[in-house]
Amino acid sequence: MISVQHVKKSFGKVQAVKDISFMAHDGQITGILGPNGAGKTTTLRMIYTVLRPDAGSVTVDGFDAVRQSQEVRQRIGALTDSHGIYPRLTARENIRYFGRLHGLEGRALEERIEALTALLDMQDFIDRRAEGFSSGQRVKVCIARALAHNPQNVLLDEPTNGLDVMSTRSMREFIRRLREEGKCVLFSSHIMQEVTALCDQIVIIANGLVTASGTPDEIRQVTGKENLEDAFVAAIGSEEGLIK
Ligand SMILES: Nc1ncnc2c1ncn2[C@@H]1O[C@H](COP(=O)(O)OP(=O)(O)OP(=O)(O)O)[C@@H](O)[C@H]1O
Repeated sequence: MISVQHVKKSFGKVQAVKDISFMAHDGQITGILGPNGAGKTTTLRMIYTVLRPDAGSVTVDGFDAVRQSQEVRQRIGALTDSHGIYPRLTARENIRYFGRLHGLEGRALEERIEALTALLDMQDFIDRRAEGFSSGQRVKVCIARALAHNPQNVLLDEPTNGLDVMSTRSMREFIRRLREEGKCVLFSSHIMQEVTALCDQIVIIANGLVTASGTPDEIRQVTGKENLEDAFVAAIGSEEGLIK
């Protein structure tokens, strides 16, 4: 479970996050929707302990992201970008390397890699060198790497960015499977359809502030719009930066 309470973060004069609060629960998919520059990535980075909030607090399974960052990192798997895969290693070796960094080894690690290979449908390329992988294959390796330690909380920053239709579908399927496993899944997006299709809870942010949050029904009610995409546009106050 992730709790974000009144966090703020500035970079010089830019107030990236002005005041953001929300909860993301286990067994649910929570989506942060907002246009470019809304503060989504900055918020996720504070949860992942890469950035320290200027004010407010973040807790993950009850651990404080600033004072207990080690515990928090153990409980989170984060997909932030698809860079840094070692091209000379196979997909399996890349994942194994990260698993070892998290203290896994031997049979437990190999079984975990097998499970992730099945979960992410990577059988075809798990033993191929990563050099020349398609963007979808790279994203899968990065996710497997982030989840090697089987974290309870999963953060995905714009996970379908750059993926083709097939890969996008399998990514969505994968996110649903995480929910079935009882994980707390938090992902950011500026694609309205993606959020509509996947989320149990939606947090809409614009200009560093939460403008609406709740279940799809609650968001419809608060904004007075029947159609969820119209409700998003109403909550943000503009269509700019969103994708249908
Ligand atoms: N390290 C940084 N230094 C300076 N400004 C930053 C930094 N990180 C983010 N910002 C600024 O903070 C604001 C929020 O950025 P953030 O990346 O959180 O937005 P976002 O909602 O994730 O957008 P996108 O959808 O484009 O990724 C932007 O104006 C951005 O330029």
